[in-house]
Amino acid sequence: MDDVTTQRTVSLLGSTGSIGTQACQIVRANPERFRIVALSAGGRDLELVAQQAVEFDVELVGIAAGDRAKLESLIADAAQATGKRAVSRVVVGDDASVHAAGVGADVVLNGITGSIGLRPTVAALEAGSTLALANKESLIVGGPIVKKLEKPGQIVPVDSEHSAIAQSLTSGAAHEVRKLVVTASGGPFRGMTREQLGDVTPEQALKHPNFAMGRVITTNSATLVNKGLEVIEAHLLFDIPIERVETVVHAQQYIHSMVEFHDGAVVAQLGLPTMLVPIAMGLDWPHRIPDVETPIDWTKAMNWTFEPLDDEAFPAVRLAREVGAAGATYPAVYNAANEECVEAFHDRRIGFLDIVDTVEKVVGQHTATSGELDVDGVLAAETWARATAHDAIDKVAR
Ligand SMILES: NC(=O)C1=CN([C@@H]2O[C@H](COP(=O)(O)OP(=O)(O)OC[C@H]3O[C@@H](n4cnc5c(N)ncnc54)[C@H](OP(=O)(O)O)[C@@H]3O)[C@@H](O)[C@H]2O)C=CC1
Ligand SMILES: CC(=O)[C@@H](O)[C@H](O)COP(=O)(O)O
Ligand SMILES: [Mn+2]
Repeated sequence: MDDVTTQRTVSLLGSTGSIGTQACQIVRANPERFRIVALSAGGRDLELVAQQAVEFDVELVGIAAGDRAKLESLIADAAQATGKRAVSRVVVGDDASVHAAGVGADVVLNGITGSIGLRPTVAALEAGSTLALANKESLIVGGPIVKKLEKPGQIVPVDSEHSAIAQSLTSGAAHEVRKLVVTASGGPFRGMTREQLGDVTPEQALKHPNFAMGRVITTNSATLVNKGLEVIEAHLLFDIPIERVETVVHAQQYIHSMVEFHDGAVVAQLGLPTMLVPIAMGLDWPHRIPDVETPIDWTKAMNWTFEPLDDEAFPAVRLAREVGAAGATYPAVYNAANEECVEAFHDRRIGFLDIVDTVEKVVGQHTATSGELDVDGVLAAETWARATAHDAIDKVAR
């Protein structure tokens, strides 16, 4: 086990997003524990990237797209304004996050959104870094590739449910685990019928009951695709058959997830519904950092509710179980088709129900090729899924 006082170097991917900025908050509050040596983002907010790069005095900063000269000038301005050094290496292009992931930091926190995070995940594992994984999509789409590369304990889950399961699993041995129970908020449309879901808007879908997150995961929470992805994620992360990953709707999200052991005991991790503890544990596993989050106030009356998923109104989890059990390129097709449908929904080209209906159509048309899966194979399946989803979207588009 590491010495708690050893400072860990961190490469932070997706630094400007919900996960990325909260990770910065934790690093800022714990400079003796962490030093960010590299960071990357998509490039939509160059001011923030420059400010982060100078504040944390990183050695490498990368953006997927954007104006290099503008970023360099913003970095120079931020350095001058704060009296700090300007970052030494700026990388612009598709491979920027792969470079950031591959610097050999102690921990790579992958907070990129979408399956575009696959190559950085692979680069982090190949570099021998601990991978603090928020970007669930990379594990789901690259399942066998990521599992083959992973050394024991190399991936630490950041997704709140999986962090809760990882924490709960320390209470027993692997052979004593009967099932994993992943909790779900039910999203903003919990309790609605399929008929009522026909007219819901993107604005309504972005009102998550408990968490402020990026647009894709928030939409996925509304369709329950997020829960579908999380069932596959749990199956892959914890090497447990998918049918032993159960779900329950717990709207308040104080219980982040649970493990049922073979003696009948259920061990859970509880806390306020925020990401600070899972991110901090991802960065410093297995240590707990003091005062990361306010604990639950047990002096106040609370009602916590539990209900089964409504598979008829929200078929995303049932479909995810099918693709997760099929493996190969099926999870990548599910995810890529969903990413396209989420965009089409926010562009108001398709309705809310069309998202999962279209994903199901695309999955139904897919035939996986045999043989060992590699990254190019995943990317080819994704390209096919995105094109097939576009055709299906065009057919139902308003
Ligand atoms: N937010 C949360 O509470 C939780 C998130 N997660 C998972 O964490 C991941 C991130 O989610 P979240 O933070 O909410 O998403 P956000 O949309 O808030 O942030 C995404 C980040 O990824 C960056 N990014 C996008 N494309 C690229 C690219 N090609 N290369 C490098 N960086 C890129 C974005 O930069 P830019 O804006 O410039 O494009 C941004 O910094 C997702 O996989 C999500 O499912 C899991 C559990 C909870
Ligand atoms: C915070 C987190 O991990 C998200 O995945 C969040 O839990 C979304 O929850 P639902 O998908 O259950 O709404
Ligand atoms: Mn989650």
